[in-house]
Amino acid sequence: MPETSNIDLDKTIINTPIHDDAFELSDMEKINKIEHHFAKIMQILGLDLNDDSLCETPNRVAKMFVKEIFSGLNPNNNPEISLFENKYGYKRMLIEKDITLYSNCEHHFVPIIGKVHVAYIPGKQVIGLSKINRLVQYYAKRPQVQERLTIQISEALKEILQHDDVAVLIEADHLCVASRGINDTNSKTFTAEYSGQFENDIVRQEFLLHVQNK
Ligand SMILES: Nc1nc2c(ncn2[C@@H]2O[C@H](COP(=O)(O)OP(=O)(O)OP(=O)(O)O)[C@@H](O)[C@H]2O)c(=O)[nH]1
Ligand SMILES: [Zn+2]
Repeated sequence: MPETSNIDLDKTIINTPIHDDAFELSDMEKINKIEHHFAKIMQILGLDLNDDSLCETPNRVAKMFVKEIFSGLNPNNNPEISLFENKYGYKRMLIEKDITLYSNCEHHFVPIIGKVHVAYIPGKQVIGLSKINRLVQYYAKRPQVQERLTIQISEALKEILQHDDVAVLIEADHLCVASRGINDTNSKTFTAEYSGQFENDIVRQEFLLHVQNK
């Protein structure tokens, strides 16, 4: 049987700024309130909420915020992490490359789209592969800045694995840079966090070589 990590993914790490009353409302109450306010925003913009294509939009947006794109704000949605004994004695780095990233920028509430590359060097335990992707998803499904997202993934993995030999590299397009404002559709943002053995140049280069190797 795999062991399940019981680390509190929101207590131990650089946290998203969440106010004290955040957990007083149920998901349903949040959806109802957001629906009400989003309808007001649409009305102010001049949209006709009696139109058959628009009338359900406030509810759609509210459900999408609470249940989908910002579901990582609710600690009840944190992923269960399975850990297995490293019976194989695997000692080299393991790289989970090209993890799909869909997040949203907390300054403009428009998408951040990219890839996350994660590596760790196993000790006594290995982590279920898909759990790395789930961890990325959990922190991505919040309003984010890329720097915090990078640190949250790294810190959570270190807590779960109980050691520091972890690397996280994120490459992403920010639609707030591409689709508005400066309107630059070419630039990409890279962020990285290297801990433990990954602070060593040779180890880090091995990780980067695998990531760059298409
Ligand atoms: N450091 C960081 N900045 C981000 C991230 N996502 C978006 N931003 C930036 O947040 C900044 C917000 O700057 P403001 O000047 O307050 O907002 P703004 O007037 O809309 O800025 P422009 O985007 O330049 O039009 C912008 O420069 C964005 O590019 C991120 O993940 N990390
Ligand atoms: Zn933005």
